[in-house]
Amino acid sequence: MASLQSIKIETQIPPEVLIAQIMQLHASISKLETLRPCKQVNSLFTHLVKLCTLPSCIDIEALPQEVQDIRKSLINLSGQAEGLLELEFSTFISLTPEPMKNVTLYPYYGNYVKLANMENKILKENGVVNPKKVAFVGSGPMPLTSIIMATHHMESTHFDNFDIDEKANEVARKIVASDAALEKRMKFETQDVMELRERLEQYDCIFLAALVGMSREAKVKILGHIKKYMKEGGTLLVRSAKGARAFLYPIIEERDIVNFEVLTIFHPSNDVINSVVLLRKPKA
Ligand SMILES: C[S@@+](CC[C@H](N)C(=O)[O-])C[C@H]1O[C@@H](n2cnc3c(N)ncnc32)[C@H](O)[C@@H]1O
Repeated sequence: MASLQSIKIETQIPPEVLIAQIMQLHASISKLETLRPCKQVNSLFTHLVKLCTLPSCIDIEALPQEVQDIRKSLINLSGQAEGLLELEFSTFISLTPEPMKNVTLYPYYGNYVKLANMENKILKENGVVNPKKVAFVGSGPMPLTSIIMATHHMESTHFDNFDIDEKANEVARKIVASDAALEKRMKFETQDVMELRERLEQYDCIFLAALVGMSREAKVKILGHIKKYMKEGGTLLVRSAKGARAFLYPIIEERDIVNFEVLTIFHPSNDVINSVVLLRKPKA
């Protein structure tokens, strides 16, 4: 007979209880003087992520305006905290003799490995195997997705990473430069995705980070822009979110996706937070 410990009962937390707890956390996070990583910030966000990844049946669109406003604020606060954590950690390891050897120490490294495994599996299932050129939009100070993809899944692919923040690119370049072979096929450029045009045509696959486009409207505008310039038959992997995870990241709904072929929409149920939406630009 299975021991009690081995029986994993998927109990759903009632939406109203979950939302009340998320609102309480939002009140505490909003009072923080800084979002830079420290014991108090880490503990509040760890608690928030745990709550948002609990099994729940929250319908984001049905939430009252007051909760929608809190969700918008939490996405911004979490995005800022994520960026500061990446910048602080990447700056620290960039000062070590071999930064690339230390990327595995990043607090959420394991989550990025699971996310990259999930994304690579979805890409392979849809015929994207060892693409020649990939663009990652919104790579950040800790470009873990590109690094993990390049070292574990796409060993001959060239990655062009675009980020609007020159500081992020500067420190990302320093980290990757400590691995000469990787640096040959991994570049970083400071660009707002909306300023990228004809160049987007050279990529077999484009990744759009979850924090590029901080609202549904912004995301839809960016998708339309990328679609206009990406190559026909090229794929676009968009990170989204579902259920309570949408308190951490913007959502892309299927009805927001215009003139793309929707290849897959995958919502993880483990501790990976982002959903993956894989799109293809149809050939004319
Ligand atoms: C914090 S990172 C997260 C990505 C994560 N490092 C990964 O490997 O998946 C998100 C980045 O998106 C960048 N970003 C936000 N809006 C952008 C835009 N319009 N164009 C380019 N980059 C943008 C931010 O500067 C930030 O560095």
